[in-house]
Amino acid sequence: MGRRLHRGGRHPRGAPLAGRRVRPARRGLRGGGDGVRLFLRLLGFLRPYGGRVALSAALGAATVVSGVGLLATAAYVISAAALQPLLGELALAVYLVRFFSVSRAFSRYAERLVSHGLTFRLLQSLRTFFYARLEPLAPARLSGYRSGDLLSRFVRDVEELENVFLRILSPFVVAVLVSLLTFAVLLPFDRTLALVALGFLAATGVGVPLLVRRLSRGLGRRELGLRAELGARILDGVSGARDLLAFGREGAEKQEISALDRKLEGTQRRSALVAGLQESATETMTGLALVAVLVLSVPLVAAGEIEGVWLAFLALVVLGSFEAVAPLGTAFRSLDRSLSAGRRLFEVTDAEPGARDPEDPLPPPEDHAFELDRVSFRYEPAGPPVLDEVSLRLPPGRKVAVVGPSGSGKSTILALLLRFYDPDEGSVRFGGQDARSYAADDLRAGVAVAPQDPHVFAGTLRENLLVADPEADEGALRRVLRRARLEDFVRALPEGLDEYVGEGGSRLSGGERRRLAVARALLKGAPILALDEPTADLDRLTEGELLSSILDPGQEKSLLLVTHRLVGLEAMDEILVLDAGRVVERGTHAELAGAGGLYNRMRDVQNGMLATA
Ligand SMILES: Nc1ncnc2c1ncn2[C@@H]1O[C@H](COP(=O)(O)OP(=O)(O)OP(=O)(O)O)[C@@H](O)[C@H]1O
Repeated sequence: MGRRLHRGGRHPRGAPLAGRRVRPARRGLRGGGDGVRLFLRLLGFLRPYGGRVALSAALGAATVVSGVGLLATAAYVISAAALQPLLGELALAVYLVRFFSVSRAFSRYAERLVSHGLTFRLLQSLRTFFYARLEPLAPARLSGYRSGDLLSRFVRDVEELENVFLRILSPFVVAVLVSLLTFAVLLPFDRTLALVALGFLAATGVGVPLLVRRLSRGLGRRELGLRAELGARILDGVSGARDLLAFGREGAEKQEISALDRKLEGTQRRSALVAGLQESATETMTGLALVAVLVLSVPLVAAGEIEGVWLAFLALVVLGSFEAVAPLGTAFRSLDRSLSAGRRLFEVTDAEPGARDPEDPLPPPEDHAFELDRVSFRYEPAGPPVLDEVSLRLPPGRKVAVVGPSGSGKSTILALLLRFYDPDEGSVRFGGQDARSYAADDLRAGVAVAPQDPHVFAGTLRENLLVADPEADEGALRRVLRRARLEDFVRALPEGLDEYVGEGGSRLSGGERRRLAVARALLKGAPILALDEPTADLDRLTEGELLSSILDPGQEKSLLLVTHRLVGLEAMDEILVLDAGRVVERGTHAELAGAGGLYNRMRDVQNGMLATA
C-alpha cells in the first residue's frame, strides 16, 4: 500500500509535522461552552461509579471537617481550661477532640482508599474505551498520526484524565460542603462574621483559581502537545537512527530534540511560577481571613455578645476551613490540562472509521465471490480519484492479478477487499451482497492477506506465524514455511522457529519479512488469498520458486495478486492493468502480451532491464 513518510518538514498537504491532527474529528470543541460540554462528557465516564464518587467526596469532606473540628475544639478546650472551669464541664469537648483526631485519620485513609480505587477503575475504563475506539479506525484514520503521538495520547493523556476526579470534581464538592458548613457554624455567633468568612472562602476558592486559570490559559495544552511532539520525535529518531546516521543528520536531529525539550522546560517553568503564585495568594487570603475574623469578633467579645472562650474556636474554624478551598487553584490548573487531554483523546476517537458496520449485519458470507462493480474511490474528499470505475470479479477458485505502475491504485483494491474503506461510488460485493451489509470483521475472516509492507511483531518467528492461527500445530507451521520458501532459512537458525526476529522484524532481511507475511497468510487458510507484491524483494530464482508454490492456492480458494513485476502471470485466469486508477486493459497473459498496450510496454521495459542487468 502506498506509504507516506512524514519526516523532514511538513506533511505533503502542507499540514505541519509532529503528530498534529491531519483530519479534524469534531470541530468546535474549543470555546468556553464547548469546554463545559467536554468536561461533562469526561464526567460521563464516572457515571457507572456514582456511589463511590459520592462516598469519596463525603469522606473528603469528613476529613476536612474533622481537621477543622480538631483545631477548633482543641482551641476551645485550651481557652476553657485557662478559665479553670470544673473538669466535668469540659468532658464533651475533650471527647470531641479525641473523636476528631481519630475520625480525621480514619476518613483520610478511607478517602484515599476509595478515591484511588475509583481512579484506577476510571483509568481502566478510559483505556478500554480508547483502545476499542482506536481499533476500527486503523488503518484508515490513523495514518495521519505519528505513532509516538498516539502513544502519548494513549498513555499520558489518559493518565491526565484521572485528575478530572481526583483533583477537580472531588475537591470542588468538598470545598462547597465545607464552606457551607463553616457558614452554618459561624451563623449562630454573628451573621456578619459568618458572611465575611464565607466571602473570604469564596474569594479564595473562586477568585484565586480564576486568576490562576487566566495566567495558565493554554499552558496545559501547550505542555501536552510539546510532550507528545517530543515523544513522537524521539521515537521517530530511534526507529530511523540508521538512516539519520547514513545521511549525517544525527546532529541536526539532536538539536531539534533539544530545542523541543527547551520549549517544554519553558512551559513547565511557567506552570511552576503560576503554581507558586497560587499558593502564596491562597496563604495571603487565609491570613487576611483570620485577621478579619479577629477584627470582627474581638469587639463582639468585648461587648459580651460572644463569650471570650469562643474566640480561639472561631478563629481556628475559619483557619481550618481554608484547607478545603486551597486545592481549588490546583484544580483549575488541572482543568486546563485535563480538558486538553480529553480534547486530544476525543479528536482521535471521534473520527469516522473508514467503513462503519451496519446496525444489523448479515451473517458472515458463505459464498466468498468477491466483486468490484464500477468502483470509484478517493482517500480524501478533496483528493484525486484513486480508483475510477474499476470492476473486478473474483469467484471462488479464480486467480486474478492486478498490475500497473506505482501509485496506480493496486493496493487500494486490497484495502477495499479488507473493508478498511467503503467506495465513494459503485459497490464492493461478497457473495453477491454489498460489503456494507456485513460486519467488517466477518469479511476479513474470509481473507488472508500478505500486505506490501507487512508488520512483523517483536517476538519469535513462531509467534509471528501464530497470529494467523493460534491453534496451528508444528506440522502446519512447517508446511507453510515450505510453501513460502522459508524452510531452509528457519532450519539454519540456531533457535529455529523460536528465533527472535527483532522489533518490526529488524533481524530479518526484506525478502524474509515478505515471505514470513506470505507464510502467515497461507496459514490462515482463508477462502481468499490476497498477496501484495509478494516477490518484490526477492532474487529471480527465489521469486520463481515462491510463485510456483503459491500460485495454486487450491481448488476452492481464490487468489488476488497485486504486483508490478510481470512474472508468473501466465498462470493467472485474468490480469487487470491499472493506470492512474482506471482499468486500461484486461485479459489473460496471452491476450495482453500480444495486444501492444501498457502491459506489453511494461513487460518490454522489465525484460530490457533484466537483460542489461
Ligand atoms: N492512506 C492514504 N491516504 C491518502 N492517499 C493514499 C493513501 N494510500 C495511498 N494513497 C494514494 O493513492 C494512490 C494509489 O496508492 P496505492 O497504494 O493503491 O498504489 P499502488 O498501485 O499499490 O502503488 P505501489 O505499486 O507503489 O505500491 C497513490 O497516489 C497514493 O499516494
